[in-house]
Amino acid sequence: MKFTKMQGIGNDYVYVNCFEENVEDPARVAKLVSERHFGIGSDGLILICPSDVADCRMRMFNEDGSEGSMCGNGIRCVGKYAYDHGIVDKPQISVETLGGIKYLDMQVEDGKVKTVKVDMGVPQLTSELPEKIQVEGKTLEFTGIDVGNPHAVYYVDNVDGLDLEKIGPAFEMHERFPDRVNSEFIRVIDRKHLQMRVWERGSGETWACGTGATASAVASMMLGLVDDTVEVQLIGGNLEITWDRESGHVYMTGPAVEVFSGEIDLTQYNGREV
Ligand SMILES: N[C@H](CCC[C@H](N)C(=O)O)C(=O)O
Repeated sequence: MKFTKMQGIGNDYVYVNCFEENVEDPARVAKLVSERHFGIGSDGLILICPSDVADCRMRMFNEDGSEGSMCGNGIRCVGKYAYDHGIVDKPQISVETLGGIKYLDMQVEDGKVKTVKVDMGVPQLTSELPEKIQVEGKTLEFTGIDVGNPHAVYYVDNVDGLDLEKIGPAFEMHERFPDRVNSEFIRVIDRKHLQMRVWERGSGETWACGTGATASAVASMMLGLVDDTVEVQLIGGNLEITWDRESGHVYMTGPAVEVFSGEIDLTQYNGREV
């Protein structure tokens, strides 16, 4: 299987051009290729497929093989791949996802896409503002935001000090979220800057989460903590989020990078049994 490794501020996926390749069992392939010591190493698998309703279609699979309905860092890389590899011939494109059709505006330099602005649509509040929740005996508050996939946003004083490997699963699997949830832990630096770490549904801690940064920015705007344009600072880099209150649409702008391409013979895969 031919693949291209790409990353959006350190949220890295294995991308397959399904205009040319066919992936039989993407859930299993996602688990195989994500292995950082037995496979390629990634936060999951993203398929770039033909679409009847958009310029292309993105299917996204987390490290555990579960299919996500939207991926912010992933969709920027999908747009970059589609333009740089000639699947599309214009910098404004549409991408079909399980979370709806998204519209991308790409900035091209020397014939390659560098930065992508994504219309993430109209965010939905899915909880009280905020809502109390018991997690492992502690009473916390979260704000639930859906941007094509589900997020729970928590505010903490010391983001760096969180032991996410230890506490992450309790947040992800909480009974309040029947489909599991992506959990963001936010420190408000000032009205224009947020610091964020994330425990993703199906992938654990990632170095960045585009939908998570979008959800966190919108929650912070709804709570009156920040202005309507903020920079979200993640481990892998920064994203700019702008909420246009008039149209209701929220926009995410950030980089997309192609790292390398390769080929893997999955029939000979002899890594750890997954
Ligand atoms: N784990 C997420 C999908 C990936 C989201 C994240 N990588 C992003 O950049 O938005 C979910 O299951 O909803």
